[in-house]
Amino acid sequence: MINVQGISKRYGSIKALNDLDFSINERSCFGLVGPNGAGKSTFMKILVGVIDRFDGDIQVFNQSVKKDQLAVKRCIGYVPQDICLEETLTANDNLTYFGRLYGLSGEHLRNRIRVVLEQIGLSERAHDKISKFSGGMKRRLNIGCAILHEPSVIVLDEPTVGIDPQSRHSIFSLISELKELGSTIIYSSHYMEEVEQICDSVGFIDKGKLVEHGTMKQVLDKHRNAAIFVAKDGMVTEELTAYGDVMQTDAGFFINCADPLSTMGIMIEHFRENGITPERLELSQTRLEDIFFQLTGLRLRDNG
Ligand SMILES: Nc1ncnc2c1ncn2[C@@H]1O[C@H](COP(=O)(O)OP(=O)(O)OP(=O)(O)O)[C@@H](O)[C@H]1O
Repeated sequence: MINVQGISKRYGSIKALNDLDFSINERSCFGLVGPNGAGKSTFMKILVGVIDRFDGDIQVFNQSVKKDQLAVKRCIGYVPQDICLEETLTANDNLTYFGRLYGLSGEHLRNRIRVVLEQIGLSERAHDKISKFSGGMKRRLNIGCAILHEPSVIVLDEPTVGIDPQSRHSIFSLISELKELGSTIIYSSHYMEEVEQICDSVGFIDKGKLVEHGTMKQVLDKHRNAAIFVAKDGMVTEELTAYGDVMQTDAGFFINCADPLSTMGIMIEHFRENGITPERLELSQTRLEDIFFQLTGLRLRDNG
């Protein structure tokens, strides 16, 4: 269990984190989501020991990030947001370098490199200089460097920003595999659908505050309600307010109401009588992204 206890952090006058309190279960995948500047990286840097001046504490399997820094660092693998690799070296040499930093050597290090290259799908490219690698391949290698020492906690800060779909898929498979093998994963992202897909629990962070957290099911069940979605060229909000609370988006209108199914029947009747043919009319379930919007008034994509 990872217990976050009253974490606050200031950078001068900026309050980057404001009294965070939550816990993360062992062997789960926790998604930390929030817009740019919400405080995700600051939280992760405190957890992995990169930032050591802050208020509060985090217990990682009963060890304090403040008092047992070295022990905590040993059980964590950190994949920073910015790729941290030596461009002039091969994939194999980069892994050797990071493995040695983690205290691995000899046959054990060589074995670990072999396994990790397999896990990140780069065995065939082990002896190529990484200056020839795509952004996605570098991201995968960046993750590889962080898991060489078989950490029980893996912290990934926005690992899928700006990469190709193949590398994204490969990173998802790797995360599933690491979780199956017993790791606890902490994953920050702007991409809600990713978090919904791979995480068991989630925390929403906005302006340094945790605005919601829980298992994925708890958060979805607590906030989920069916809405009606309708799209038609030229339609305006006023035409729909009789049916419920209307929210306009680029794609169309969401209507929240007590009984969406019956309301949709009434709308269909009205459209038929008046010769209106919408391009889309459907029942829509609230997604994680909508819940974040309800709680903060922010769309993550607009900020990303
Ligand atoms: N070294 C620093 N010095 C001063 N302010 C900082 C520093 N690092 C972060 N901040 C500020 O702290 C706040 C939280 O930043 P942080 O990088 O943790 O957010 P984030 O959610 O990770 O955002 P992003 O997705 O852009 O990385 C922001 O207002 C940021 O400008």
